[in-house]
Amino acid sequence: MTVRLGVTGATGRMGREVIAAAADRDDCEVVFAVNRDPADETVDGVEIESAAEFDSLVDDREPTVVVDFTGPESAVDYAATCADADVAFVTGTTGFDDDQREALEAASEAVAVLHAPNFARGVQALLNVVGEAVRNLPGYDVELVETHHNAKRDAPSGTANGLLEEIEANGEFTERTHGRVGEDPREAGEIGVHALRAGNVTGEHEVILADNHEELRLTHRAEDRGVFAAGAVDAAAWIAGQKSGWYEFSDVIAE
Ligand SMILES: NC(=O)C1=CN([C@@H]2O[C@H](COP(=O)(O)OP(=O)(O)OC[C@H]3O[C@@H](n4cnc5c(N)ncnc54)[C@H](OP(=O)(O)O)[C@@H]3O)[C@@H](O)[C@H]2O)C=CC1
Ligand SMILES: O=C(O)C1=N[C@H](C(=O)O)C[C@H](O)C1
Repeated sequence: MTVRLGVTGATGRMGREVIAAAADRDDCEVVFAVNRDPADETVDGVEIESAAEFDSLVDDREPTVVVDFTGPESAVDYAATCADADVAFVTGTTGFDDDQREALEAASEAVAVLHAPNFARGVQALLNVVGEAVRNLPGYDVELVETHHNAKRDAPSGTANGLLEEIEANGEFTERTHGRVGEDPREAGEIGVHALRAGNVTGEHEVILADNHEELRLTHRAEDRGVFAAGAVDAAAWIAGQKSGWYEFSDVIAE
């Protein structure tokens, strides 16, 4: 069965990669791709249409799944349209606030919705091992450093927030310290969180665990955005066969 994909944010850094990743597979076809202000553009031969036409494109082209890399507000709107139209929704967008996250989850009552702040398989492995490292090293200082390109809007990254949840679920921590400034020394129980923005860095996440005698560094570095796009299209192909509900990238990898 060919999975019919709708792509949002199609001329963005990730949208372009999603169209390219879909073209690399013979089981996926992009049936429409939209962006906010398209200017007679094509990406890999796919015509970019106006996001204002999204609802009618969903009705007319009958996608199986919409793949979204835009911003939190638009992702929530697109998810609601998909829920009404019985179309599965995969989003890699990050930076949702609590209400937006709730709205996304509400869509999953009607259709299959998958959200992953990071579609790299290496980051899934990092999420799996970081909790074990924290459990094995109680009392060690934990610091998290993430680095991204200078156009990224949200900080810390969605991936960093996921790593922080894993760290906190596996150890005794009192607070997250974002950046570090002033005279006060580090206190036990803090998790230091540092978001760096520079140039065109694709995405790096490092968790440092240290006591006074040793340190462990767990680092993931994405070399190019194709790795995220390939994971997102894998997720789209996978979710096409799922019933309504909330899914994560770990569900895709588990099969
Ligand atoms: N899960 C993962 O593996 C990854 C997630 N991301 C996340 O994906 C998202 C997009 O990243 P990236 O591609 O780098 O960003 P870009 O800014 O390059 O692309 C986003 C695209 O979405 C459009 N867009 C943004 N906001 C809206 C809106 N409110 N309504 C309609 N269209 C909108 C933009 O249009 P316009 O050009 O008009 O602004 C742009 O074309 C971010 O949240 C990022 O953190 C990124 C990489 C990997
Ligand atoms: O905006 C990006 O570029 C990325 N965002 C994701 C995040 O917020 O974690 C994933 C990746 O690191 C790239």
